[in-house]
Amino acid sequence: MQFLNKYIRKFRKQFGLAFIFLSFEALADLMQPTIIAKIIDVGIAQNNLDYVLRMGGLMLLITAVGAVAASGRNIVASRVSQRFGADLRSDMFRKIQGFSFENLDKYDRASLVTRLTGDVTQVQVFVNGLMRIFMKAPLLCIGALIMAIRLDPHLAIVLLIVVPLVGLLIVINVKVGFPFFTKVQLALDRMNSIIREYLSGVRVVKAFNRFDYEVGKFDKANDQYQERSKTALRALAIFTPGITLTVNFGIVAVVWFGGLQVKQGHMQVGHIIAFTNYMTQILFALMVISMVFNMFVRARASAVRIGEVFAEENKMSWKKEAPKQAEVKGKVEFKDVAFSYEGLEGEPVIRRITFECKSGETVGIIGSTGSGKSSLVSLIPRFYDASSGSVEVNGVDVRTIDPKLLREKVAIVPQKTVLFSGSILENIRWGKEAATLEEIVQAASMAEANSFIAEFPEGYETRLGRGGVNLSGGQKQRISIARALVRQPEILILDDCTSAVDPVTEANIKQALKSYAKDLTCLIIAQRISSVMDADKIIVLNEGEIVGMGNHDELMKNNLVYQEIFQSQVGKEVHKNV
Ligand SMILES: Nc1ncnc2c1ncn2[C@@H]1O[C@H](COP(=O)(O)OP(=O)(O)OP(=O)(O)O)[C@@H](O)[C@H]1O
Repeated sequence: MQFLNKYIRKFRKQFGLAFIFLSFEALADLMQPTIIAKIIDVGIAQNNLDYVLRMGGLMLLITAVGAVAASGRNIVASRVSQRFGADLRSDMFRKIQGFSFENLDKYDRASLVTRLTGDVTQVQVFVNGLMRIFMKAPLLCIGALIMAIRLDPHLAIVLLIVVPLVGLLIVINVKVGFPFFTKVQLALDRMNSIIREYLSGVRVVKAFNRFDYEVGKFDKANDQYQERSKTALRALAIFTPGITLTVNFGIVAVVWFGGLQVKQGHMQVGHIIAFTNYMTQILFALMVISMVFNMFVRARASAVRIGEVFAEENKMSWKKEAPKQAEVKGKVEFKDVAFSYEGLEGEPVIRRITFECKSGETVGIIGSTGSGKSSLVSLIPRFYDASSGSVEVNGVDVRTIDPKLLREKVAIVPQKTVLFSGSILENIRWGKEAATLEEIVQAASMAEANSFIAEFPEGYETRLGRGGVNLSGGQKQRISIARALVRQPEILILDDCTSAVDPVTEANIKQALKSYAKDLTCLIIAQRISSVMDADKIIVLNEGEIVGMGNHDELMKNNLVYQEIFQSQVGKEVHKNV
């Protein structure tokens, strides 16, 4: 939980101020019982109205000071806790943004959302409570103890038994509670993950009428969350009444012993009242402390989860010195590359990959599902690092280039189209913030998107719903291609992103790409052989290995896998047309 130190340091002055306010408040509270005792034992016992009035006035003054201090600490506490929460969320969001894909793969996305929202709120609530009341409790407890001992050291023996007992109950409470609340947060993660999955797949759920299944899944997660929360609260349920009971026994003992002493003339009634008042204050303080620990248990479970995110190391480093200036543009080279998602120990999903894409070349990559095509291209913008061998862009190992600079050269259109809520214009400009309208229209034209955008009544200003729900699959893919093109990259990777586009439009896009920049290197992953047939070079992947490389004619002559793919796709078409 070291990450918290930064915020504690940052807000230490405000914490200090809140502490000063709380100290005044506690002092005001502590003086009241003693003044009451004096009013009873001196003013009332001696029928001295003047004394009663003076002491009453003093009480009012002290109460007013306490009230002002309470307002002050409320203001400070609210400000600090809100800023604390906002800063923590913002830092965490930045940290997540800096995650490599390897880091991201470790976490369920819903869990990251819960950590960023629920967990941060939990810690924020604790900080707020800490400044409002929790810091006052120990002051009040220790102060009331001192005042009670000063008032009557003999009666204070009762406190020597009560306070350690309550302390023990609080410690057990924390020890028992922590594992329970960690489990509660995990159940909440699971529930959030189900909701998220349902919402992103709602069309499929409706199409397959799988409502009952989804409701069942949600109910199960919801029940588990409820059960775990209940178990946690049940496990802690005995502690608060246990503490109240212990302190109440103490008060009874005080009244009983005190009563005996009054009877024997060793003590005055006002003293007993003041003593029981102090005991009530101690009870209140101990109850708050136990509540603090209860909340601390939850906040700690949340802080640990937040800390895990902050502790996550992005192992992707690069040499800080400027890389040697590349003479070529748009060159990609794989040298005996193997890669596994599980690091060095894992089974490689691609191996012995060696090939070169010259500047301006179009290279097609084809192979069955799961043969490793997407994994292979994800190494070029360095989403992941190769387990062995090296990937070079423009003759420089990608591990020595600042990923930001590298990704300016390499644009990727992912297999799964991702669009953001906002206008079409904003979505394309997302690829290059400074892009002019002319550049955007040019990119959209090349991606064969301009014509359909122009048909919308609001054109480029048409608002897209989340994920671009109001567009067809092919339209979304074309906007996604335009977004990559507007970057004017040296290397363009199209990861099966024209699957929903008709062959004529696809051919137009490829034609436009050719005329766009003669040194633009294109890597095209495709399921349809027709998408890569005219590429300068085609790489045939099978079970993570290159089993063929060459142009269409060469591969048709000497590569069995390619021939089979051709037969299974084009052969059938030919057949059908006959
Ligand atoms: N993030 C990931 N973590 C772990 N394994 C993964 C991950 N992504 C892909 N894989 C695995 O790597 C292998 C290759 O997947 P990849 O997506 O590269 O294949 P592909 O040829 O692009 O498939 P498709 O044509 O279906 O998109 C598969 O066995 C897949 O299960």
